[in-house]
Amino acid sequence: MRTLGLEVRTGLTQGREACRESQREQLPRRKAGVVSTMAGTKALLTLENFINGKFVPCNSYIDSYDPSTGDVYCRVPNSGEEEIEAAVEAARAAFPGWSARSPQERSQVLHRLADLLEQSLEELAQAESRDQGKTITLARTMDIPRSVQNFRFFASSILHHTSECTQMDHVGCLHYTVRAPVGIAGLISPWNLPLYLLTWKVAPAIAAGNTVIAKPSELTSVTAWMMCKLLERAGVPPGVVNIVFGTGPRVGEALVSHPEVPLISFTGSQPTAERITQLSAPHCKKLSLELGGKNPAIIFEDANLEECIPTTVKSSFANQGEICLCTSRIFVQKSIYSEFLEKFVEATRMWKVGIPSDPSASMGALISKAHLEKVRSYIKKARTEGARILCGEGVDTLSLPPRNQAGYFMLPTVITDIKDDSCCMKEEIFGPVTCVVPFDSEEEVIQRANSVKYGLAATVWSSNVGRIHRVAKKLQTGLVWTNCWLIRELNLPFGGMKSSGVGREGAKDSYEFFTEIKTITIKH
Ligand SMILES: NC(=O)C1=CN([C@@H]2O[C@H](COP(=O)(O)OP(=O)(O)OC[C@H]3O[C@@H](n4cnc5c(N)ncnc54)[C@H](O)[C@@H]3O)[C@@H](O)[C@H]2O)C=CC1
Ligand SMILES: N/C(=C\C=C\C(=O)O)C(=O)O
Repeated sequence: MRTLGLEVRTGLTQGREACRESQREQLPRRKAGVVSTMAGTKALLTLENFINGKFVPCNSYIDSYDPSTGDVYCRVPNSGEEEIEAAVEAARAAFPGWSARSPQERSQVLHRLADLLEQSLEELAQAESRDQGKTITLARTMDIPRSVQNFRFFASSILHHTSECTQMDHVGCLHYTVRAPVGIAGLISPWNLPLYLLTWKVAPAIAAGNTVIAKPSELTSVTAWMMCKLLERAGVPPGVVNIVFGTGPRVGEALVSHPEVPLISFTGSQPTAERITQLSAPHCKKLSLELGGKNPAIIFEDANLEECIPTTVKSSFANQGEICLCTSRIFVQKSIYSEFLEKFVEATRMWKVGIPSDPSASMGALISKAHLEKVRSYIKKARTEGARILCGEGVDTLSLPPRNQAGYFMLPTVITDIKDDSCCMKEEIFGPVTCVVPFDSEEEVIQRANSVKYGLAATVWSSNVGRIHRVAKKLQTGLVWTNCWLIRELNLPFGGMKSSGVGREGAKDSYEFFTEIKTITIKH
């Protein structure tokens, strides 16, 4: 069976490999990923950019860490303007051929890529877990299946778009619209759901006939690089998908500022989105910005707590709380507040933190040391403000194997007795931390839920259908899940209001974003 060649060795094998590597470390690297460099006695996986259908080495590299151990295990190209120039040239040359293909032909290529990713599901899941810190179980059941689904979904939806036509018989005119791909799409994705969010952008962009330059997060580049190994076999022509690795300020900005890249789709933080907006403004680029959240869960006294509690534990702590849709403010109606709190804390304590390969773990390691420190700093701040930490960080003890003691783990943490204007209730923490507070009335909770700058997602728990509709309509969020969380219908618009973003993604929305529309009038 073919593998994607993710050759990071451990134990004895690694020692032998390191020894071999030491004998040839002066030789130039030739084969992406397989040839490694020295760091102490460890052999490192070394990635290369993928430009014009070929793996291309870079002049300098960034260390990438295994979040579960804190060890450097991979080197990521530290690309810049030069690599973006080469990628633009390749994407420009590939555009006429790719955009001229029929939607059916492009659809077949996307289906083949989906099949190939699916055949490598286990290998990709292991790699995603190692690179990101999430459990292998989550990568196996969510990240990689959804990446496959992204290609299948857009392979199908691209076949079903129609355009508009209107008549003006009194002046003898017929009007209609046509759509065309925009050109070279710049795609910038984050580290929390690496392949999942990268493919959510690549699939609709190429389905619509664009060529792309993607820049994954420098913290989690491995599965994007593995996907590149499948592109040729899937029938993606050289230059249609180019992946350039490196940091935001260096290669990300070079991509955003390039005058021949008319469109940027970005998922990540609000400050970065601000910078991207500034850099794009002189070129009037099309922008889709999918940003953070401070998502409320509103739990009314008639909620079914048996369903609400496990789902709210999951919505708070899934993927270490590192999903923009995670719940971080839980408003509970006063009459059930104590009961909820007690049961919620009990259920949170069952949300096991473990090494990513542990099948019984619900949560793995956070993405980086810096991020772990940032998340912890919020808890410290809450404590100094007089809030109570009911479980997790600083309250319970985390037990880890010796090899993982330097990993970026922390326990899921529940905070209460906290004011709405505390930074823990206002800012995106993006970690396994959630705040629980009581409320009295429907109007009050809507006002408090809406009182933050973000507007991405909310959950509402009640058995009163009328109330659910009323509250859902008044919440200032792009998504509202009632009596559930993160059930995705990929056809429908996905995205946020206020500081949570600009634009929507989904079947029709992504198609509209990745194409330009033109109105044509025929006088007959
Ligand atoms: N979808 C979401 O809501 C996400 C939110 N975040 C939030 O952002 C915080 C910081 O995480 P970061 O990784 O620093 O997010 P970020 O927004 O800086 O990174 C996201 C992507 O943007 C790129 N990038 C960074 N600076 C750039 C620039 N100047 N120009 C072009 N591209 C640039 C990064 O390399 C990465 O590929 C997290 O703590 C979390 O609060 C992070 C990831 C996803
Ligand atoms: N954009 C994010 C999640 C998207 C989930 C989905 O499309 O289902 C994020 O966490 O950044």
